[in-house]
Amino acid sequence: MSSLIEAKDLTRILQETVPVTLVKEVTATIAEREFVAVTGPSGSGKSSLLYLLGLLDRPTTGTLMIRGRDTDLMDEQERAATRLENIGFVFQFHFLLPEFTARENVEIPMRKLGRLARAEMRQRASDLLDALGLSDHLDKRPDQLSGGQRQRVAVARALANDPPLILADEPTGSLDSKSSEQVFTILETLVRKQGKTVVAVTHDLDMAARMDRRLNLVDGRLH
Ligand SMILES: Nc1ncnc2c1ncn2[C@@H]1O[C@H](COP(=O)(O)OP(=O)(O)OP(=O)(O)O)[C@@H](O)[C@H]1O
Repeated sequence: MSSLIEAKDLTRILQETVPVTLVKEVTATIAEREFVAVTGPSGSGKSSLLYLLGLLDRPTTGTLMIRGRDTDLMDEQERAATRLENIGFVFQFHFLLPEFTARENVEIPMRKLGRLARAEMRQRASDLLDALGLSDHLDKRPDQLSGGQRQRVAVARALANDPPLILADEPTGSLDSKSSEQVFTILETLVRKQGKTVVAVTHDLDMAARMDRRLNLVDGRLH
């Protein structure tokens, strides 16, 4: 398996009045087709690590390679392009745009990447939503959907540009147990059947146990 992410001594310190260390000397390699849990107590740096891996934040020190490319050498434009092509995000709260329909929300990353014609984007968005059991909800806005449905739209949006990597921050954290299981199974299928790599923050140790391995953080360090 080739590695998708190589993090070496990743450290993120916030320069507040008193410096706050969010992530400390994290070294980890994540291969393609891996299903990885990020666990640890509240405040241990799980989200902070995910933001670093997703190029939503920059490390204070250490290196992060994505598909063999050193992200430190990239300017903002390259980082944005790398994100758009390689990484899909799913957060605890769906962050769908409220005034757009499910299908339009899924089209947004494709529009940003600008590789498909309008009709193709529309078709791909419908296909992705279809595959997630949302064919009857294409034209609904987020407030017309249940929590589980919204989260599935968020997964479809994360898959819009067919990225190899999905980063999920407590993707089932705000869902009831049935929807939670459904979303977990979707993520699992992405890894097992579609060859995606999924890195998901979770508080749920039963869920983590069903994944390939755990990166457990305590006070920002791997433990
Ligand atoms: N902007 C900030 N300013 C000050 N402290 C921060 C900031 N962002 C995060 N922190 C602190 O850094 C630590 C790590 O936060 P982070 O959100 O990464 O942890 P987490 O493990 O994801 O927590 P949770 O499980 O509660 O979501 C926490 O103690 C948090 O309070």
